[in-house]
Amino acid sequence: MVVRAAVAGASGYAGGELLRLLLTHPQVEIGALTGHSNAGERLGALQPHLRPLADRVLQPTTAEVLSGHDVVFLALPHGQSAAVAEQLGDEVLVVDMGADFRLEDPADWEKFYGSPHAGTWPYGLPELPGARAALEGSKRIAVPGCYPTAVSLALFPAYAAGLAEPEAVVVAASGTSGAGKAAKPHLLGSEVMGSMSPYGVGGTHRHTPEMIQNLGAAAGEPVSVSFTPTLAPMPRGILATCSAKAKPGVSAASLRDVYEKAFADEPFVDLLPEGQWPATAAVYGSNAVQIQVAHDEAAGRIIVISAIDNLAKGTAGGALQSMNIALGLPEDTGLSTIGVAP
Ligand SMILES: NC(=O)C1=CN([C@@H]2O[C@H](COP(=O)(O)OP(=O)(O)OC[C@H]3O[C@@H](n4cnc5c(N)ncnc54)[C@H](OP(=O)(O)O)[C@@H]3O)[C@@H](O)[C@H]2O)C=CC1
Ligand SMILES: CC(=O)N[C@@H](CCC(=O)OP(=O)(O)O)C(=O)O
Repeated sequence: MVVRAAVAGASGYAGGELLRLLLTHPQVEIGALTGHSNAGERLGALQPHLRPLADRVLQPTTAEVLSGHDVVFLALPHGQSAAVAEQLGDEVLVVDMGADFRLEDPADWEKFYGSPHAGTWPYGLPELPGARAALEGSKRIAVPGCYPTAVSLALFPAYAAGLAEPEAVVVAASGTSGAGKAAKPHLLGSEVMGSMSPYGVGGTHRHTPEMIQNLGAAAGEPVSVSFTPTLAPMPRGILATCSAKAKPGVSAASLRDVYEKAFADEPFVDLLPEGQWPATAAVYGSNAVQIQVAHDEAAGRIIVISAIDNLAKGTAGGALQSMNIALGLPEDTGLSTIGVAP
């Protein structure tokens, strides 16, 4: 089986990481690569680490250029995917790495993104209950946001098992690539190096409704999430520290048992041995997710910490994993759990 794949947004961070993975996928043949301001540019000038594609030239992001492929990945800014997707027809698999089709409630979309809601597609976080079945054979996939990936994987088992009160508190640190390639003043090297800083505080971050959606579905009741993102002086990685009040009767042993069962058959999620803690360096460039749980008995809280690479499992790896499922390929094809260290 040969899968001809086009990548829109090939000049960006998410598109670049996706191409790095696609180059090792045995079934994938890389077709059209598109950009926006960089259309006409050699990919080698923009993504110098993608040596086999160095002489490919970026085309403009149009439906005409993207048609004729089996899969089209859209790694475009929020709000740009819908217009392209609707021109691609129903037969092609469209994998949107942006936010446009993640949320179910149009009011959430309008509040956090400030534009009309485009719709809702099957959600590309296969580890969530019922997600694989929705992805199998699907022609549309909404890849989750990077923070919701880390946080949903950390907390859904506790909520699905009824161990946690429905008020989660999350503080997560992200590497700077999460913000994309476009220059932003708060991402200047002199601002980021040697410092950590919060942003999107007080329930304002657009990933909050996505986390609420996922955890509420797992719990079967509304779950509130107080989410505080922080920027860390590293290019990649997310470390999410998640907690919720434990329901009566929860113990360290019952908590661990639930997490062991939840992830026993997951190819990419590692519940670490007791005493070992997740670290972003361990998942650098890898599709693996590290998770550890603790019961803070004195505070009566469940603590779950997760680490992912925001560009790998948090975007491009998650997109490829979901593509494999949709096409009926082995889920781990083209995806490595081997990191780069130190
Ligand atoms: N970075 C991350 O960790 C994550 C990113 N994502 C999502 O992936 C998508 C891409 O993000 P990322 O790669 O980080 O962003 P970048 O800013 O690095 O890349 C954006 C890409 O989109 C293209 N582009 C910009 N404006 C337009 C436009 N108006 N129409 C069509 N194409 C356009 C750019 O082309 P050009 O350079 O030629 O102008 C570039 O290829 C976003 O929706 C983001 O939210 C999701 C999860 C995590
Ligand atoms: C560090 C940083 O700025 N991170 C980004 C998260 C990007 C991401 O996951 O994605 P989507 O834009 O696809 O939702 C942010 O907080 O906005």
